[in-house]
Amino acid sequence: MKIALLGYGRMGQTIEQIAISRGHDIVIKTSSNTGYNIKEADVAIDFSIPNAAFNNISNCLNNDVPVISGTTGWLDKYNEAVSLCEKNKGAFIYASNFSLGVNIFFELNEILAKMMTKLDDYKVDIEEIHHTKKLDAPSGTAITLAEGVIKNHSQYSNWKLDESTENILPITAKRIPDVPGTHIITYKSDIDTIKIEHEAHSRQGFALGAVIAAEWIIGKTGVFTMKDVLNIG
Ligand SMILES: NC(=O)C1=CN([C@@H]2O[C@H](COP(=O)(O)OP(=O)(O)OC[C@H]3O[C@@H](n4cnc5c(N)ncnc54)[C@H](O)[C@@H]3O)[C@@H](O)[C@H]2O)C=CC1
Ligand SMILES: O=C(O)C1=N[C@H](C(=O)O)C[C@H](O)C1
Repeated sequence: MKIALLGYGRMGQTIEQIAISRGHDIVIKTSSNTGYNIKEADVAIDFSIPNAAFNNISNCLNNDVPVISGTTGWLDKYNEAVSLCEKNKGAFIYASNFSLGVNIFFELNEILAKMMTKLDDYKVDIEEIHHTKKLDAPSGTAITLAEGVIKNHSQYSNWKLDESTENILPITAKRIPDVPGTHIITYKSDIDTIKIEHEAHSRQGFALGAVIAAEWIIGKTGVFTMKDVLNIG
């Protein structure tokens, strides 16, 4: 498979190693939105920056190249990307987190929220910890987790960063050098605390998931999620 890497930073470089080890060719690797012909690739993988992701995705969809995006912090334009994909009969996957472990954790989070929904004594909060180079806060993964709680728990209707009121689920974001990504969901009452936690040990899991998604999407048409790729939940 001929892969275009749109964004050649920490993730782009990790994806390159894994893609090559699985027998793929990297035909484009770029940290810019110009100077390449996307049509040379069978599939594109975008791990860039919040301001660039939508343009990168649109360029792929306008040129019939299936696209996987893991960039976070651009989701105000997600629905526009979905419409463009549908209009062009293209193929597109966005995931806030491509690792198998986090996708299992997403499912656990929803099951736990369902179990806790009637238990008013417990208050929920989400904490995410990432390296100091991260541009966005809260993390895309923390937002997906918050949406998973809100969907399944009657007390919460929205989430906010560093703010907690009656129906608002608080997220806190910490930045510590070299942390690849940790997410903790806590249910706390006066009597006890229940916590579930996912800690990434490196970027390998994110990168492997993105390459698996790129392999999976070839020949398909539509807007998909990692749930479709991994067939879990
Ligand atoms: N969904 C997931 O599983 C994961 C998502 N991420 C997200 O992926 C993104 C990238 O993360 P990192 O690689 O750690 O960041 P990074 O900062 O190391 O790499 C981003 C690269 O994009 C480049 N870039 C800037 N403008 C561009 C453009 N117009 N087109 C293409 N590239 C451009 C930058 O120069 C930089 O080299 C972030 O949004 C991060 O939150 C990170 C890890 C896992
Ligand atoms: O920027 C990162 O590094 C990560 N970003 C993603 C996010 O915002 O959730 C996924 C992962 O936690 C690493």
